[in-house]
Amino acid sequence: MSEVAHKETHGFQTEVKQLLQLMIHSLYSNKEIFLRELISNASDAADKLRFKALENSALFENDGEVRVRVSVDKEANTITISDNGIGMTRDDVIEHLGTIAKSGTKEFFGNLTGDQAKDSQLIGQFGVGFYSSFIVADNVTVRTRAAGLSTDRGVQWQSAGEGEFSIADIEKAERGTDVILHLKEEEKEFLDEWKVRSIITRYSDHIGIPVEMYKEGTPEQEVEDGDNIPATEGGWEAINKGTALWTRDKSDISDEEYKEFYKSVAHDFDEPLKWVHNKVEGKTEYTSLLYIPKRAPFDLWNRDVKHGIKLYVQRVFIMDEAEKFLPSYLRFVKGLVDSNDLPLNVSREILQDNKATQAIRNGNVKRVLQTLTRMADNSPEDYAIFWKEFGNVLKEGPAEDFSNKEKIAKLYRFASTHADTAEQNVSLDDYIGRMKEGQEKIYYITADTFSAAKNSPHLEVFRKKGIEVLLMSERVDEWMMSHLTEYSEKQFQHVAKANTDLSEMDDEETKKAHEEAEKEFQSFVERAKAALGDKVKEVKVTHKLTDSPAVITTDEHDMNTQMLKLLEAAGQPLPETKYIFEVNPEHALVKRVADESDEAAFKEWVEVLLDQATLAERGSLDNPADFVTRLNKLLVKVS
Ligand SMILES: Nc1ncnc2c1ncn2[C@@H]1O[C@H](COP(=O)(O)OP(=O)(O)OP(=O)(O)O)[C@@H](O)[C@H]1O
Repeated sequence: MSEVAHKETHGFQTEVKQLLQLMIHSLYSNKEIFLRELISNASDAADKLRFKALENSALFENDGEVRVRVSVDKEANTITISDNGIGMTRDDVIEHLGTIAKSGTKEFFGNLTGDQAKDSQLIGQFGVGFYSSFIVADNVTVRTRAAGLSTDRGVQWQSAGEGEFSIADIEKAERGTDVILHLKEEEKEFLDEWKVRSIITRYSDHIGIPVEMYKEGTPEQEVEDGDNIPATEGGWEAINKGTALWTRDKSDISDEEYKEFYKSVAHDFDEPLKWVHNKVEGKTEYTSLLYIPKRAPFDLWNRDVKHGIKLYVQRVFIMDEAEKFLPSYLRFVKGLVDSNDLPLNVSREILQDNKATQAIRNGNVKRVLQTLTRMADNSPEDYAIFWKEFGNVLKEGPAEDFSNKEKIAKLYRFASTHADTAEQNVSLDDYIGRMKEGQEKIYYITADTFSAAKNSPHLEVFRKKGIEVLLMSERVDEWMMSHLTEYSEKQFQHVAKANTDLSEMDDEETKKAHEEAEKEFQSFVERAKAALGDKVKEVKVTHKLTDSPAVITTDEHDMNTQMLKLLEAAGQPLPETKYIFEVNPEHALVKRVADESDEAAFKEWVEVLLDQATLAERGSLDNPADFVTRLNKLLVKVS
């Protein structure tokens, strides 16, 4: 061991300890991924060095050939992954190899149940990176020196992965990072060069820099006819192609290679659902390689986290999470863009109002939407997986990307009264295909839960007439629908709006019967208005109900209940909204109340009917105790 100085011991951040625990248990059957993770970190470090060297070529320290080397030492029982990339300073090491910098990590670990089988599902949502070393190692040493610093500014980090790590200053001649894994007794298979070589070939063929292993020299060999095979010298030999995958021709890239590349770009364990690789020529020249993952990362909904793709300019890595190349409603997409038209010194600010950025972004959106549409048409099973994971993100689309509204809505899937199950598999095109003769609108309902939507009294007339209604119960639905007024030239109509009127579909006889009932109930309506005063906006007779005595609805231009609830939950000031009270003249209870001649008793009954309808609509009352007292009083009377 070399001289160390200024040695300190630090404790890992709690989340690192939790991650280590979780990882060692859940990734055991997938343990060789540590090689992929460490090689992709090394390749990222080389990318970062090249980028920084654009401004300061001295960082190359007269050696611009970046590479990763992997070696095993059978005696010492170690495998070493060594790069000559950007390296780390002492502060970098403490920050990156002692904590997890991702925001939302605490909440993520807060979700662990302690049940190993369940928790191990969660690890897939969380790229494990460097810490995956501890799946196979009982001791890890990192020796690193940041490019451009003097050789005595090296740093050594060491840990057994059990709660703490030590850090010390060392002398390191070469810039870059060596990660030395001391293998656990049962992991000695990783000392076998052939095994390591075959894993690396699989994991890193697409990596843009050489990944090398040492090849021993051979002595001269005698052959019978005297034509001897000359001796070879030992040396480092690249075992991958070393060309960045996206620069290669599509026809030369196998599905396996695309998948492996995805895993190292996205730090995901799973394969992607689909990908789309394009070289665009013409006005704006760029290559994009975009992937649709199978699983949402844990921080998909975290607003503080930048979600984006990698940006390369002329094959030089420029930045991670470049968010300007895709709109936020497609933030689940992973991958990269390599542009020939952006300057190498491009910054996030320059990207903001850049024509090339805009053209690339539009192209990316087009391609992702096309890919999803094809997936929906050709691989419905994959699409169902996609929809379950990312459907709610896509629902932000109409608000963010007005011009693609129709294409985005085509991708939506809902539950509906057609199957009456919670499964979201009805497309708007399916719905339109089943519309009844004379039906002009697409009907939907929004509610807190699927069962509240499915059992809403507003659906009674639709069920009676056999008209399908989309059942929406995701939080984002109400907001999405406020930006989606029509699809395929058909208007959307919320069934809880007072203007939902299916009377045009009634035959003459029914229309006449309804008119008569309305006349007959005219005095009920007047009395109820007087009894309820300004508690309601209006009282009217409805023919929309079969089983319920009454419902409350809102005016076409007023906010409906779900929107009001959303605002309330967000702590926003609520506009004053009064409901329209609609009563069912066919219902026995309503008929009974209509016959009540005592005005005071009539008022009690009407108030109970209104509270019941409010309860069915909102799930709560402003004054529930009042309702209960009133109801009990009436029950005593009738019993
Ligand atoms: N070989 C290396 N050279 C330089 N820096 C490195 C190296 N390996 C890791 N790092 C630094 O440590 C950080 C943490 O690495 P780690 O692998 O845990 O996470 P990550 O690569 O950022 O993300 P992910 O968790 O998605 O893998 C990196 O972001 C990088 O800054």
